[in-house]
Amino acid sequence: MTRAGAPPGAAALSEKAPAKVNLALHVLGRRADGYHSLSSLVAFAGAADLLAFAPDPELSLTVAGPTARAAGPAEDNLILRAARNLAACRPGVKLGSFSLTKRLPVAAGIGGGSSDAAAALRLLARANDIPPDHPALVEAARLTGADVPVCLRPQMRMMEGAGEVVGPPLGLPPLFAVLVNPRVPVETPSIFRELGLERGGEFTIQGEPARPVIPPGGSGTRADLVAALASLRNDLERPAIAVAPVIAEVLAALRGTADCALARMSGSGATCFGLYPDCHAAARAAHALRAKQPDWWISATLLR
Ligand SMILES: C[C@](O)(CO)[C@H](O)COP(=O)(O)OP(=O)(O)OC[C@H]1O[C@@H](n2ccc(N)nc2=O)[C@H](O)[C@@H]1O
Ligand SMILES: Nc1ncnc2c1ncn2[C@@H]1O[C@H](COP(=O)(O)OP(=O)(O)OP(=O)(O)O)[C@@H](O)[C@H]1O
Repeated sequence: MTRAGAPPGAAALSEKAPAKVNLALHVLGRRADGYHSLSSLVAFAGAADLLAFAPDPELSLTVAGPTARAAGPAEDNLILRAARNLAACRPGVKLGSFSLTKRLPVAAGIGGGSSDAAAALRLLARANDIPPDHPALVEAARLTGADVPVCLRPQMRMMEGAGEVVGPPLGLPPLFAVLVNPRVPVETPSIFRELGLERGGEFTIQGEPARPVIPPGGSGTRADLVAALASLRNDLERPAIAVAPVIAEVLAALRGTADCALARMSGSGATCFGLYPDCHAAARAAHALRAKQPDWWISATLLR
Protein backbone atom coordinates (compact mmCIF):
# COMPACT_ATOMS: atom_id res chain seq x y z
CA MET A 1 0.00 0.00 0.00
CA THR A 2 1.48 3.36 -1.06
CA ARG A 3 0.51 7.03 -1.30
CA ALA A 4 0.96 8.49 -4.79
CA GLY A 5 1.67 12.10 -5.85
CA ALA A 6 -1.69 13.64 -4.87
CA PRO A 7 -3.54 16.25 -6.90
CA PRO A 8 -4.17 19.38 -4.78
CA GLY A 9 -6.78 18.83 -2.09
CA ALA A 10 -7.22 15.09 -2.66
CA ALA A 11 -5.48 12.15 -0.99
CA ALA A 12 -4.13 9.83 -3.72
CA LEU A 13 -3.60 6.10 -3.39
CA SER A 14 -1.69 3.78 -5.69
CA GLU A 15 -1.46 0.07 -6.46
CA LYS A 16 0.78 -2.03 -8.67
CA ALA A 17 -0.96 -4.12 -11.33
CA PRO A 18 1.42 -7.08 -11.76
CA ALA A 19 1.60 -9.26 -14.88
CA LYS A 20 -0.30 -12.54 -14.49
CA VAL A 21 1.55 -15.67 -15.63
CA ASN A 22 -0.23 -18.99 -16.26
CA LEU A 23 2.43 -21.48 -15.09
CA ALA A 24 0.17 -24.24 -16.42
CA LEU A 25 -3.15 -23.95 -18.25
CA HIS A 26 -5.26 -27.04 -18.95
CA VAL A 27 -8.45 -26.65 -20.98
CA LEU A 28 -11.03 -29.11 -19.63
CA GLY A 29 -13.86 -28.47 -22.09
CA ARG A 30 -16.16 -25.85 -23.60
CA ARG A 31 -19.32 -24.83 -21.75
CA ALA A 32 -22.75 -24.36 -23.32
CA ASP A 33 -22.27 -20.56 -23.03
CA GLY A 34 -19.18 -20.79 -25.29
CA TYR A 35 -16.61 -20.08 -22.55
CA HIS A 36 -13.93 -22.70 -21.91
CA SER A 37 -13.54 -24.50 -18.56
CA LEU A 38 -9.97 -24.10 -17.43
CA SER A 39 -7.71 -25.35 -14.66
CA SER A 40 -4.71 -23.07 -14.37
CA LEU A 41 -1.91 -22.43 -11.88
CA VAL A 42 -1.45 -18.66 -11.87
CA ALA A 43 1.45 -16.59 -10.50
CA PHE A 44 2.23 -12.86 -10.50
CA ALA A 45 5.39 -11.07 -11.61
CA GLY A 46 7.38 -8.10 -10.34
CA ALA A 47 6.82 -6.56 -13.80
CA ALA A 48 3.75 -4.34 -13.40
CA ASP A 49 1.66 -1.35 -14.47
CA LEU A 50 1.08 1.36 -11.86
CA LEU A 51 -2.35 2.78 -11.06
CA ALA A 52 -3.04 5.90 -8.95
CA PHE A 53 -6.42 7.06 -7.69
CA ALA A 54 -7.81 10.20 -6.09
CA PRO A 55 -11.42 10.56 -4.92
CA ASP A 56 -13.46 12.87 -7.17
CA PRO A 57 -17.17 13.22 -7.94
CA GLU A 58 -16.42 12.34 -11.61
CA LEU A 59 -15.11 8.94 -12.75
CA SER A 60 -12.13 9.56 -15.10
CA LEU A 61 -8.95 7.94 -16.41
CA THR A 62 -5.71 9.20 -17.94
CA VAL A 63 -3.20 6.75 -19.44
CA ALA A 64 0.52 7.40 -19.95
CA GLY A 65 3.63 5.21 -20.23
CA PRO A 66 5.46 3.21 -22.92
CA THR A 67 2.49 0.97 -23.92
CA ALA A 68 -0.31 3.53 -23.36
CA ARG A 69 -1.13 3.88 -27.06
CA ALA A 70 -1.43 0.11 -27.59
CA ALA A 71 -3.96 -0.14 -24.74
CA GLY A 72 -6.55 1.71 -26.87
CA PRO A 73 -8.83 4.64 -26.01
CA ALA A 74 -9.25 5.47 -22.30
CA GLU A 75 -13.05 5.27 -22.54
CA ASP A 76 -12.79 1.54 -23.51
CA ASN A 77 -10.33 0.77 -20.72
CA LEU A 78 -11.12 -2.13 -18.38
CA ILE A 79 -10.38 0.18 -15.42
CA LEU A 80 -13.50 2.24 -16.17
CA ARG A 81 -15.53 -0.91 -16.86
CA ALA A 82 -14.48 -2.36 -13.48
CA ALA A 83 -15.36 0.90 -11.66
CA ARG A 84 -18.81 1.04 -13.30
CA ASN A 85 -19.41 -2.64 -12.51
CA LEU A 86 -18.57 -1.99 -8.84
CA ALA A 87 -20.92 1.03 -8.77
CA ALA A 88 -23.69 -1.24 -10.15
CA CYS A 89 -22.97 -4.02 -7.63
CA ARG A 90 -22.62 -1.60 -4.69
CA PRO A 91 -24.75 1.53 -5.21
CA GLY A 92 -23.37 4.61 -3.46
CA VAL A 93 -19.70 3.67 -3.92
CA LYS A 94 -17.54 6.81 -4.24
CA LEU A 95 -15.61 6.93 -7.55
CA GLY A 96 -12.74 9.20 -8.60
CA SER A 97 -9.92 9.90 -11.03
CA PHE A 98 -7.53 7.12 -12.06
CA SER A 99 -4.11 7.63 -13.58
CA LEU A 100 -2.50 4.58 -15.24
CA THR A 101 1.19 4.21 -16.07
CA LYS A 102 1.05 1.47 -18.72
CA ARG A 103 4.28 -0.52 -19.05
CA LEU A 104 3.18 -4.10 -19.75
CA PRO A 105 2.76 -5.26 -23.35
CA VAL A 106 -0.89 -5.29 -24.51
CA ALA A 107 -2.78 -8.35 -25.82
CA ALA A 108 0.13 -10.36 -24.51
CA GLY A 109 -1.33 -13.25 -22.45
CA ILE A 110 -0.20 -11.69 -19.17
CA GLY A 111 -3.56 -10.15 -18.27
CA GLY A 112 -2.38 -6.54 -18.25
CA GLY A 113 -5.87 -5.09 -18.69
CA SER A 114 -7.33 -7.56 -16.17
CA SER A 115 -4.66 -6.72 -13.60
CA ASP A 116 -5.28 -2.98 -14.13
CA ALA A 117 -9.02 -3.57 -13.61
CA ALA A 118 -8.34 -5.58 -10.44
CA ALA A 119 -6.01 -2.83 -9.14
CA ALA A 120 -8.83 -0.30 -9.76
CA LEU A 121 -11.18 -2.46 -7.67
CA ARG A 122 -8.59 -2.69 -4.85
CA LEU A 123 -8.19 1.11 -4.90
CA LEU A 124 -11.96 1.67 -4.80
CA ALA A 125 -12.23 -0.85 -1.97
CA ARG A 126 -9.57 1.03 0.01
CA ALA A 127 -11.15 4.42 -0.67
CA ASN A 128 -14.63 3.15 0.33
CA ASP A 129 -13.60 0.89 3.27
CA ILE A 130 -14.87 -2.23 1.48
CA PRO A 131 -13.18 -5.46 2.71
CA PRO A 132 -11.01 -7.11 0.00
CA ASP A 133 -13.16 -10.28 -0.06
CA HIS A 134 -16.52 -8.44 -0.19
CA PRO A 135 -19.00 -10.18 -2.58
CA ALA A 136 -19.65 -6.91 -4.51
CA LEU A 137 -15.95 -6.65 -5.33
CA VAL A 138 -15.75 -10.30 -6.41
CA GLU A 139 -18.89 -9.91 -8.57
CA ALA A 140 -17.60 -6.69 -10.18
CA ALA A 141 -14.36 -8.54 -10.99
CA ARG A 142 -16.26 -11.46 -12.58
CA LEU A 143 -18.38 -9.11 -14.69
CA THR A 144 -15.27 -7.29 -15.96
CA GLY A 145 -13.41 -10.29 -17.44
CA ALA A 146 -12.39 -13.93 -16.98
CA ASP A 147 -8.92 -13.08 -15.64
CA VAL A 148 -10.00 -10.29 -13.27
CA PRO A 149 -11.09 -12.43 -10.23
CA VAL A 150 -7.66 -14.12 -9.93
CA CYS A 151 -5.94 -10.71 -10.25
CA LEU A 152 -7.92 -9.25 -7.31
CA ARG A 153 -5.49 -10.72 -4.76
CA PRO A 154 -2.36 -11.43 -6.80
CA GLN A 155 -0.69 -14.50 -5.28
CA MET A 156 0.15 -17.97 -6.67
CA ARG A 157 -3.13 -19.92 -6.75
CA MET A 158 -5.39 -22.10 -8.91
CA MET A 159 -8.00 -20.60 -11.22
CA GLU A 160 -10.89 -22.75 -12.47
CA GLY A 161 -14.27 -22.50 -14.22
CA ALA A 162 -14.02 -19.80 -16.90
CA GLY A 163 -11.80 -17.95 -14.37
CA GLU A 164 -14.41 -17.16 -11.72
CA VAL A 165 -13.38 -19.99 -9.33
CA VAL A 166 -10.28 -18.83 -7.49
CA GLY A 167 -8.46 -21.11 -5.02
CA PRO A 168 -6.58 -20.14 -1.84
CA PRO A 169 -2.97 -18.86 -1.94
CA LEU A 170 -0.77 -21.98 -2.27
CA GLY A 171 2.33 -20.97 -0.32
CA LEU A 172 4.57 -22.33 -3.09
CA PRO A 173 8.16 -21.08 -3.44
CA PRO A 174 8.71 -18.03 -5.69
CA LEU A 175 10.26 -18.73 -9.08
CA PHE A 176 13.07 -16.89 -10.91
CA ALA A 177 11.83 -16.15 -14.41
CA VAL A 178 12.39 -14.29 -17.63
CA LEU A 179 9.29 -13.05 -19.48
CA VAL A 180 9.62 -12.55 -23.24
CA ASN A 181 7.10 -10.94 -25.58
CA PRO A 182 7.98 -10.56 -29.29
CA ARG A 183 5.76 -7.44 -29.52
CA VAL A 184 3.21 -9.24 -31.68
CA PRO A 185 -0.28 -8.71 -30.20
CA VAL A 186 -2.42 -11.86 -29.90
CA GLU A 187 -6.18 -11.47 -29.33
CA THR A 188 -7.49 -14.04 -26.79
CA PRO A 189 -10.79 -14.90 -28.61
CA SER A 190 -8.91 -15.91 -31.79
CA ILE A 191 -6.82 -18.45 -29.85
CA PHE A 192 -9.84 -20.08 -28.15
CA ARG A 193 -11.49 -20.20 -31.61
CA GLU A 194 -8.41 -21.85 -33.12
CA LEU A 195 -8.62 -24.57 -30.42
CA GLY A 196 -11.80 -25.61 -32.26
CA LEU A 197 -13.85 -27.14 -29.41
CA GLU A 198 -17.61 -27.75 -29.72
CA ARG A 199 -19.88 -26.06 -27.14
CA GLY A 200 -20.75 -28.43 -24.31
CA GLY A 201 -17.82 -30.76 -25.13
CA GLU A 202 -15.23 -32.39 -22.89
CA PHE A 203 -11.60 -31.92 -23.88
CA THR A 204 -9.12 -34.65 -23.05
CA ILE A 205 -5.62 -35.05 -24.33
CA GLN A 206 -5.07 -38.81 -24.39
CA GLY A 207 -3.00 -40.11 -21.49
CA GLU A 208 -2.62 -36.65 -19.90
CA PRO A 209 -4.11 -35.79 -16.51
CA ALA A 210 -6.92 -33.24 -16.97
CA ARG A 211 -6.24 -30.98 -13.95
CA PRO A 212 -2.73 -29.80 -13.12
CA VAL A 213 -1.38 -31.65 -10.09
CA ILE A 214 0.62 -29.25 -7.95
CA PRO A 215 2.85 -30.32 -5.02
CA PRO A 216 1.64 -29.06 -1.63
CA GLY A 217 3.10 -25.70 -0.57
CA GLY A 218 5.05 -25.08 2.64
CA SER A 219 7.45 -28.03 2.64
CA GLY A 220 8.14 -28.33 -1.11
CA THR A 221 11.31 -26.91 -2.64
CA ARG A 222 11.58 -24.75 -5.74
CA ALA A 223 13.09 -27.74 -7.59
CA ASP A 224 10.04 -29.90 -6.65
CA LEU A 225 7.73 -27.22 -8.04
CA VAL A 226 9.69 -26.87 -11.29
CA ALA A 227 9.70 -30.69 -11.70
CA ALA A 228 5.92 -30.77 -11.20
CA LEU A 229 5.43 -27.92 -13.68
CA ALA A 230 7.49 -29.80 -16.28
CA SER A 231 4.79 -32.54 -16.34
CA LEU A 232 2.06 -29.95 -17.03
CA ARG A 233 1.28 -27.86 -20.12
CA ASN A 234 -0.48 -24.87 -21.66
CA ASP A 235 -3.19 -26.22 -23.99
CA LEU A 236 -3.36 -22.84 -25.78
CA GLU A 237 0.28 -23.09 -26.94
CA ARG A 238 -0.52 -25.12 -30.09
CA PRO A 239 -3.37 -22.87 -31.36
CA ALA A 240 -1.38 -19.74 -30.44
CA ILE A 241 1.65 -20.92 -32.45
CA ALA A 242 -0.69 -21.61 -35.40
CA VAL A 243 -1.90 -17.97 -35.23
CA ALA A 244 1.46 -16.37 -34.32
CA PRO A 245 4.39 -18.64 -35.36
CA VAL A 246 6.90 -16.25 -33.71
CA ILE A 247 5.86 -17.85 -30.38
CA ALA A 248 7.78 -21.01 -31.38
CA GLU A 249 10.86 -18.79 -31.89
CA VAL A 250 10.41 -17.22 -28.45
CA LEU A 251 10.18 -20.66 -26.81
CA ALA A 252 13.26 -21.88 -28.71
CA ALA A 253 15.22 -18.75 -27.72
CA LEU A 254 14.33 -19.23 -24.02
CA ARG A 255 15.21 -22.96 -24.18
CA GLY A 256 18.56 -22.02 -25.72
CA THR A 257 19.61 -19.86 -22.73
CA ALA A 258 21.99 -21.28 -20.10
CA ASP A 259 20.31 -22.95 -17.07
CA CYS A 260 16.74 -22.65 -18.43
CA ALA A 261 14.81 -25.35 -16.51
CA LEU A 262 11.51 -24.91 -18.33
CA ALA A 263 10.00 -22.62 -20.99
CA ARG A 264 6.26 -22.25 -21.63
CA MET A 265 3.71 -19.80 -22.99
CA SER A 266 1.45 -17.78 -20.65
CA GLY A 267 -2.32 -17.45 -21.21
CA SER A 268 -3.22 -17.12 -24.88
CA GLY A 269 0.24 -15.74 -25.74
CA ALA A 270 2.40 -14.41 -27.13
CA THR A 271 4.38 -13.87 -23.88
CA CYS A 272 6.44 -16.89 -22.81
CA PHE A 273 8.39 -17.46 -19.61
CA GLY A 274 11.61 -19.31 -18.80
CA LEU A 275 12.41 -20.57 -15.28
CA TYR A 276 15.92 -20.45 -13.80
CA PRO A 277 17.60 -21.76 -10.62
CA ASP A 278 18.42 -18.26 -9.24
CA CYS A 279 18.17 -14.54 -9.99
CA HIS A 280 21.70 -14.42 -11.48
CA ALA A 281 20.91 -17.10 -14.07
CA ALA A 282 17.66 -15.27 -14.94
CA ALA A 283 19.49 -11.93 -15.31
CA ARG A 284 22.17 -13.57 -17.52
CA ALA A 285 19.47 -15.13 -19.73
CA ALA A 286 17.64 -11.80 -20.08
CA HIS A 287 20.91 -10.11 -21.02
CA ALA A 288 21.74 -12.76 -23.65
CA LEU A 289 18.22 -12.61 -25.14
CA ARG A 290 18.30 -8.78 -25.35
CA ALA A 291 21.60 -8.95 -27.26
CA LYS A 292 20.02 -11.30 -29.84
CA GLN A 293 16.53 -9.74 -30.00
CA PRO A 294 16.78 -6.03 -29.14
CA ASP A 295 13.15 -5.41 -30.26
CA TRP A 296 11.52 -8.00 -27.97
CA TRP A 297 10.11 -7.03 -24.54
CA ILE A 298 12.24 -8.96 -22.03
CA SER A 299 11.94 -8.84 -18.24
CA ALA A 300 13.83 -10.83 -15.57
CA THR A 301 11.40 -11.10 -12.66
CA LEU A 302 10.27 -13.09 -9.62
CA LEU A 303 6.99 -15.01 -9.92
CA ARG A 304 5.04 -15.48 -6.69
C1 LIG B 1 -6.49 -17.24 -21.44
C2 LIG B 1 -6.61 -16.58 -20.08
O1 LIG B 1 -5.82 -15.40 -20.04
C3 LIG B 1 -6.05 -17.53 -19.01
O2 LIG B 1 -5.77 -16.90 -17.78
C4 LIG B 1 -8.03 -16.20 -19.77
O3 LIG B 1 -8.85 -17.33 -19.83
C5 LIG B 1 -8.57 -15.09 -20.67
O4 LIG B 1 -9.06 -14.09 -19.85
P1 LIG B 1 -9.59 -12.68 -20.39
O5 LIG B 1 -8.68 -12.16 -21.44
O6 LIG B 1 -9.87 -11.85 -19.17
O7 LIG B 1 -10.93 -13.13 -21.10
P2 LIG B 1 -12.26 -12.28 -21.39
O8 LIG B 1 -11.87 -10.89 -21.79
O9 LIG B 1 -13.24 -12.48 -20.30
O10 LIG B 1 -12.77 -13.08 -22.65
C6 LIG B 1 -12.28 -12.88 -23.95
C7 LIG B 1 -12.78 -14.02 -24.84
O11 LIG B 1 -11.99 -15.20 -24.59
C8 LIG B 1 -12.78 -16.37 -24.64
N1 LIG B 1 -12.70 -17.08 -23.34
C9 LIG B 1 -12.19 -16.47 -22.24
C10 LIG B 1 -12.06 -17.17 -21.05
C11 LIG B 1 -12.51 -18.51 -21.01
N2 LIG B 1 -12.40 -19.22 -19.89
N3 LIG B 1 -13.02 -19.10 -22.12
C12 LIG B 1 -13.12 -18.40 -23.29
O12 LIG B 1 -13.58 -18.95 -24.28
C13 LIG B 1 -14.19 -15.91 -25.01
O13 LIG B 1 -14.26 -15.97 -26.41
C14 LIG B 1 -14.21 -14.46 -24.57
O14 LIG B 1 -15.12 -13.71 -25.31
N1 LIG C 1 -5.90 -1.33 -19.03
C1 LIG C 1 -5.73 -1.99 -20.19
N2 LIG C 1 -4.51 -2.44 -20.53
C2 LIG C 1 -4.36 -3.12 -21.68
N3 LIG C 1 -5.32 -3.38 -22.56
C3 LIG C 1 -6.56 -2.95 -22.27
C4 LIG C 1 -6.81 -2.24 -21.08
N4 LIG C 1 -8.12 -1.97 -21.05
C5 LIG C 1 -8.65 -2.47 -22.17
N5 LIG C 1 -7.74 -3.06 -22.93
C6 LIG C 1 -7.99 -3.79 -24.20
O1 LIG C 1 -7.99 -5.19 -23.86
C7 LIG C 1 -7.39 -5.99 -24.88
C8 LIG C 1 -6.56 -7.11 -24.23
O2 LIG C 1 -5.44 -6.52 -23.58
P1 LIG C 1 -4.64 -7.25 -22.39
O3 LIG C 1 -3.29 -6.64 -22.39
O4 LIG C 1 -5.40 -7.26 -21.14
O5 LIG C 1 -4.58 -8.72 -23.01
P2 LIG C 1 -3.94 -10.07 -22.47
O6 LIG C 1 -2.64 -9.80 -21.77
O7 LIG C 1 -3.88 -11.02 -23.63
O8 LIG C 1 -5.00 -10.56 -21.45
P3 LIG C 1 -5.34 -12.05 -20.96
O9 LIG C 1 -4.05 -12.70 -20.59
O10 LIG C 1 -6.24 -11.73 -19.78
O11 LIG C 1 -6.06 -12.69 -22.13
C9 LIG C 1 -6.58 -5.04 -25.74
O12 LIG C 1 -6.99 -5.21 -27.06
C10 LIG C 1 -6.88 -3.62 -25.23
O13 LIG C 1 -7.34 -2.76 -26.24
